[in-house]
Amino acid sequence: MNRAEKAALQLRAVDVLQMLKETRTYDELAEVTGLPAGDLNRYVNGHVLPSAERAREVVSGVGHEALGDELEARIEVDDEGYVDNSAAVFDQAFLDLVAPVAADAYEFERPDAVLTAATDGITLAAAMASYFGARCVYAKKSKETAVEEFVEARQRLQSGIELTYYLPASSLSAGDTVLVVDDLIRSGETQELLLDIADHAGATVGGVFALIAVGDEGTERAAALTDAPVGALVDVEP
Ligand SMILES: Nc1ncnc2[nH]cnc12
Repeated sequence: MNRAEKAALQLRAVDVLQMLKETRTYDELAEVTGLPAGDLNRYVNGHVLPSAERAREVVSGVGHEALGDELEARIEVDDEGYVDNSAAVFDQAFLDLVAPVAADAYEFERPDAVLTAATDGITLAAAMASYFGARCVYAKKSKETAVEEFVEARQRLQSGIELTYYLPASSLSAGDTVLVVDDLIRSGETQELLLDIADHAGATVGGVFALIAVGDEGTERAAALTDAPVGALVDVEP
């Protein structure tokens, strides 16, 4: 880890601690993290940075579980199992915290591009792309005007409707590593489309990530299509 990476890790840990502190006292934060309340006060207020070792523990240990809890508190599931995740996907600051924690938890390879489908996955993709210093690219259900060449993938959905997604061909190059993300994974149909697009572009898949997995059909389907890690921050019963 070079100095810049160390500083980035320390600042990420401070972000996670500040998020946790919003709903906790310092004593409660000490209990969650196992760190002394006085030290936590100095980290949260930005007077002192945690050591790299402490920062790593916060980001990978506490961060993962706490962000999962925070996400669960932000989503509403209706009687038919449909999820309203607006409070998560509309909050870029929250997603900025998710990115390093997800990257760490699933050991995703650093991608050249983060690929999603318009529209709900875009804010998460932007956060992941920013964290990795990668491009954020998204496929759409319509062809963007003035773009000449597209990579496309078509699929017949369970409903019988055929859906085609288009990605400007210039946005992915052969040999790129791509992280496929979306806000939610349920049937895995969208992920299959995105994996197809990556394949048509000659890109290598470095991982598949969603904020929320509704049941395990989608993650199992994605895992059958790639050797790369597949993960979701929280699981919701279908
Ligand atoms: N919001 C949502 N909740 C549950 N399943 C879905 N499949 C697609 N969108 C969904």
